[in-house]
Amino acid sequence: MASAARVDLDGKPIKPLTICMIGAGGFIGSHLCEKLMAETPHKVLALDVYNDKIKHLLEPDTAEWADRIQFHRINIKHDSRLEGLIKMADLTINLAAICTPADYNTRPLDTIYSNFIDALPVVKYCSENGKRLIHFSTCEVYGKTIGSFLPKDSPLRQEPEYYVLKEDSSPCIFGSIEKQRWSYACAKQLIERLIYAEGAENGLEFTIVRPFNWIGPRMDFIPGIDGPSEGVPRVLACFSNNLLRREPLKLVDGGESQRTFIYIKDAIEAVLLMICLHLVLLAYNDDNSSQENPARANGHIFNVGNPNNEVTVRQLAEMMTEVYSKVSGEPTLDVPTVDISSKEFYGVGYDDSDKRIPDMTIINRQLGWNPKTSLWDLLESTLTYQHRTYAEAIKKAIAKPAGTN
Ligand SMILES: NC(=O)c1ccc[n+]([C@@H]2O[C@H](COP(=O)([O-])OP(=O)(O)OC[C@H]3O[C@@H](n4cnc5c(N)ncnc54)[C@H](O)[C@@H]3O)[C@@H](O)[C@H]2O)c1
Ligand SMILES: O=C(O)[C@H]1O[C@H](OP(=O)(O)OP(=O)(O)OC[C@H]2O[C@@H](n3ccc(=O)[nH]c3=O)[C@H](O)[C@@H]2O)[C@H](O)[C@@H](O)[C@@H]1O
Repeated sequence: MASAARVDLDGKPIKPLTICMIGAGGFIGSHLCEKLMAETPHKVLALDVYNDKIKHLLEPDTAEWADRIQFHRINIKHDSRLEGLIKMADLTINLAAICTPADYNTRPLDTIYSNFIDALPVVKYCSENGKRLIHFSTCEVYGKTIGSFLPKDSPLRQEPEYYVLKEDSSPCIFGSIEKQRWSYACAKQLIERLIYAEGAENGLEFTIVRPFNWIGPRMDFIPGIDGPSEGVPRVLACFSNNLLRREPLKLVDGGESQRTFIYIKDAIEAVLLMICLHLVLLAYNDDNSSQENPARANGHIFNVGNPNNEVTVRQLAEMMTEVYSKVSGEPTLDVPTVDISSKEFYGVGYDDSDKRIPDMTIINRQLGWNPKTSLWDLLESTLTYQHRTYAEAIKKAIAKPAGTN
């Protein structure tokens, strides 16, 4: 990969931005910080309650970027330093949220507060201080597809207009209030509407990102190793945990739901384009036709996903089983998967998105971005990481008699 040229199209140095990144210690934040440090001149004020996933960037303080990243241990629910940090920055990126399905119906209040109430001051401070905001929403705001309401054998289900999700025209279809799964999507939708309204009425410069199942190293945690034993992370970490422990992978309600998975590193390229289109074009192309232009991202909502990587959850389980066997050298189990009801796995109130195919027209037109990595390739590099990082720790944990530390 070419290293980034830190000059603009006229050969002048690019003005380094100061970025206030809230939730920088999470999965996406850690990859975005890594990319910004390695390939741009920008500075990051990294805000989070945890920093384990970015420790490698903060230490040692002799690292080449040591003066460009600063960690602030802040809970944005109650910390008066937030406004000052947003004021110090040119751009705020808000990633902070509770975003794990196991939490949506077991901790619906925390979920709604985290995704709506706690984001309100961030939007307000950006708007009042004339600062640009990139806010992370979710593909879950689309909810269920229109096609899912058609009879199972309806030929219309095959028509893209009944399932492809478009930022500017698809409706947002959630289940009933008892299906608390949708509390997350609903809170995210309302904060999107508020940001959009701040743009329309008060001139807030914003970009909204709707990630479609970004996966890769450092996503969530492995229960009992670097997270709670009873915790339920997102599907990549659930299945990785099962594979590492040589247990069957659990298919919720038969694993019929469909998802499109994108490699985190592809998705981070898209975010970098939103931050500063110019820099990335210089790094990757010889094409000098495009101009530096955060304006190409301003006022837009972007789907960021890989429509070519669609599988059912059952197919994902089968592929992960095969890939893990290849990278670990261990044979697959005779019975690699087991079905489980959503009630047993997540509790009452669970519901699911049936299918998530992102329409790519807007991001293509505005940023010229496309995902690159196939599902097999991204699983191979991610499961190699999981095996290298966790296999020994799991062996030790399994070898210990129960109740010992
Ligand atoms: N990973 C995906 O594919 C995906 C998909 C859709 C949406 N998103 C959205 O992207 C964002 C980041 O997702 P992620 O996968 O990196 O999740 P993550 O849980 O790994 O990261 C979120 C980070 O925010 C921090 N945080 C939460 N509340 C905070 C608070 N009150 N104060 C300070 N820090 C706080 C957490 O400690 C965590 O480090 C979220 O808004 C999520 O809804 C992610
Ligand atoms: O990543 C995203 O784009 C969004 O989707 C996720 O929602 P979901 O895809 O349902 O979450 P996963 O936990 O990754 O589950 C995917 C599918 O696998 C199933 N699953 C999960 C875990 C498991 O062990 N077995 C299993 O069959 C779930 O029921 C679901 O159908 C989360 O809501 C968010 O992080 C995010 O907004």
